[in-house]
Amino acid sequence: MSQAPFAVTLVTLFPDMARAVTDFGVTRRAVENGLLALETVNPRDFTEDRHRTVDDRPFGGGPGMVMKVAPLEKALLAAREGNPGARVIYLSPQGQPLTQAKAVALAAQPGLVLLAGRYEGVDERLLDAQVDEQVSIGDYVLSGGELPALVLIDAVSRLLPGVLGHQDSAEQDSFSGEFEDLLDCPHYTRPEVYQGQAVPEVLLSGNHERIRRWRLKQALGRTWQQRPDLLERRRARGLSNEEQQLLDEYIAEQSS
Ligand SMILES: Nc1nonc1C(=O)N1CCN(Cc2ccccn2)CC1
Repeated sequence: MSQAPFAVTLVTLFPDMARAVTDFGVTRRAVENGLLALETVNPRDFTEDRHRTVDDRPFGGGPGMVMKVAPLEKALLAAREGNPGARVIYLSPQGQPLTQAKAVALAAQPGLVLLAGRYEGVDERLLDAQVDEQVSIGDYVLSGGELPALVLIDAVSRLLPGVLGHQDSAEQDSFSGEFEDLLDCPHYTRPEVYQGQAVPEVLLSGNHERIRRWRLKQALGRTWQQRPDLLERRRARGLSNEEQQLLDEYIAEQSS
């Protein structure tokens, strides 16, 4: 029996941006297969003035504009009505970091309402009244919350049952399963030699155990080199004897 789609409602002044999810790739297939449903609600449709005003000058002065409470509140109530029980998230640099663990937690929710802010942000009273949590995709300032929302939707969608076929299995991703918290290993495909560079022979050996060990060694080594913070997280959970041995080998090879 097919399950109900995972419902996401994006509250945004630019609903056409949702096409980045609904019209391309894995997430497009998820929508077509009824695993993901993405609706948009535009606060401008809930304005009552001739100019369809959604922003206003900040109390206390200062640059830029702030998104008004009233249109947002009506838009969020409409979004929640169409997505009962959904968790309401505001994308913002003030939010908690989006990590794979957070994506896993969000994929387990009944649904999501994502509020994409523009301008200098949203009236704080709206956030206090309507938002469950704030999420940031990184410590940099963008022009709006739509791209962060689309990033979050992509990360969550890949975790929904049935979205990824075995070909593009999520298990081999850097942040899940045996490779959890590790950077990815190198990938190769035809031709076997490109500009004099040959594919590592182990990958042509057909020896799946050797291949698994090589990939794990590369993932551990690259994480050691590029993201020691992630390796520490993995170490805190304990490296297996095999993982420690592979990492030691990799480090020894780097200094030889
Ligand atoms: N980095 C990020 N990760 O999530 N969102 C972002 C991000 O840069 N933005 C741009 C500014 N928007 C409006 C805004 C401005 C100030 C305070 C609160 N909201 C929110 C979304």
